[in-house]
Amino acid sequence: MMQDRMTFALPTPKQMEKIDQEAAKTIAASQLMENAGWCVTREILRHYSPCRTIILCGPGNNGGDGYVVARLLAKEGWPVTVMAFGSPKAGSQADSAAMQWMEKTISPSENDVAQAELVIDAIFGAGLKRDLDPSIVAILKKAKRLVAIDIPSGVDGATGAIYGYAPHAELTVTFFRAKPGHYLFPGKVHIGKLVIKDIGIPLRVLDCVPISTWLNEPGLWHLPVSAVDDYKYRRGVVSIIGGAKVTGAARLSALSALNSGAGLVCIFPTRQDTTIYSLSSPCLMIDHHDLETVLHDQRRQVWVCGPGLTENEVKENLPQLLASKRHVVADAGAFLPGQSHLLKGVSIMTPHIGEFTRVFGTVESNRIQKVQQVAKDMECVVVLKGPDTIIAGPDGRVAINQHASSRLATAGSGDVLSGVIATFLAAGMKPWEAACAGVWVHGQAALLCKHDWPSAEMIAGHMGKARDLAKISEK
Ligand SMILES: NC(=O)C1=CN([C@@H]2O[C@H](COP(=O)(O)OP(=O)(O)OC[C@H]3O[C@@H](n4cnc5c(N)ncnc54)[C@H](O)[C@@H]3O)[C@@H](O)[C@H]2O)[C@@H](O)CC1
Ligand SMILES: Nc1ncnc2c1ncn2[C@@H]1O[C@H](COP(=O)(O)OP(=O)(O)O)[C@@H](O)[C@H]1O
Ligand SMILES: [K+]
Repeated sequence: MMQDRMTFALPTPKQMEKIDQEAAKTIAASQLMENAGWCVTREILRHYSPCRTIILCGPGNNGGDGYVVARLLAKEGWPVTVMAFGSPKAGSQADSAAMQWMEKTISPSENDVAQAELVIDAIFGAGLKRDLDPSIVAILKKAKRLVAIDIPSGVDGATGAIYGYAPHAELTVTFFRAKPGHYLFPGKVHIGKLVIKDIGIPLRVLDCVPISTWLNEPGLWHLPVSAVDDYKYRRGVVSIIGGAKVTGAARLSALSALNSGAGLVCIFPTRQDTTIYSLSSPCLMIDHHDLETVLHDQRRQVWVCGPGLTENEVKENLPQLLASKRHVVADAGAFLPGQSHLLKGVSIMTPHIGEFTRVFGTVESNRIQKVQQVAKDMECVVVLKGPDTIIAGPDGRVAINQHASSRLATAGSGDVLSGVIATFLAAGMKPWEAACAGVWVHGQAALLCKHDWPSAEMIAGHMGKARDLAKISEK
């Protein structure tokens, strides 16, 4: 059975609020809170042995969940204390959860938190809107081991930004779907192990919000299938501009394209002496004509331009590719300081944060919004690379990739990425889907390497197997 793409939806906290309201039309809000508290309790029982536990309960529904957990853990015989940060609004869901906590509550105290063996953070969840009070920060800093309900207090669920301070949780239990902030830096490092629990919210309520952000997983996109009557031009042709001085980058990109299933890979060298490219792989075709002549070949639709190129090489070739309406994957050398106009017309660009900033200016705390805006303005797909790669389309769609590894932090792995993305584009995938699939397969190839310190060449070597696994995982 195909995965329902709604499995990968990442609603923002604002959308989650709407989802909660819609859900409350068919299932009582009190029941949802009870279920949320029960799920958190089960996870605590699974991960920890009974110990002195303090539950920090805020005034909103996050605090409400905390009161439910307190009641259920105490029922299991745990020594539980509730520390209340303000009172829930009279008549609210959290208020009735608090009223069911029959024991006394204590007021905020750093000392009491320092004495606790386990701290449950139910101060703020998705509703946090401003910096935490210094007194709350001082208390959170005293926690030795912490479990967060929904999200650690202080992490913005929409962006992963930190409101002044956030504790480092060992475990975070969230409900229904993860939110973008669970996966985006810097928030991500505060989350610890993330557990997503079904609390009975009906799936169909997802239709009430326009989801635009997704977790990048197979099923969000579908790789082309091989056919018995395949031929190389249907599999797709990838062409790469090969620099005169830095030649490794284009070769890595080419190797990646060959291994990830391109039907034909050609290098267009910018210099006369083509020996280095001719000797690099027997599978590689090398152009010996000028670019204008090469571009007469209509089968050469997809080009990688940037890896290993100097400013002049980019300026001599990129405009010609775009004028011939070729699909260009722009990377590395194509990101010239302040020269975004050069990139107008590319299909996909793959900058890391340094390259992105160089061309499009500084990025504030809301990276998703900035990348979305650039994708819209430039009318292309933007892949902002990093440990939480963001892939934004001009239509506003965003995928956040988690399927990767720090093994990718090696010179040349970006070149490898451009090759696999170009391959999928050449095989007929749409740009956003090709970019998402390329990023996932690239991450998978790194995960397949036999040791923790692979070179970019080794990562490129695992591209075929990684693609097979992506295909299997789509089902
Ligand atoms: N169906 C539902 O509604 C469910 C909601 N659940 C919980 O509800 C939470 C969201 O609830 P809320 O929207 O009440 O949000 P919170 O519990 O995060 O609380 C927000 C409240 O705190 C105030 N506040 C925000 N930032 C503050 C700051 N820095 N200093 C002081 N006060 C601040 C807000 O004005 C608001 O009153 C989720 O995180 C989740 O834990 C769960 O109970 C599951 C079901
Ligand atoms: N710590 C990390 N975790 C996951 N992926 C990473 C990490 N560091 C780098 N990467 C990935 O490795 C690639 C590096 O690309 P890039 O910075 O362009 O390198 P180069 O220019 O040397 O080829 C990107 O795809 C990036 O997302
Ligand atoms: K919390």
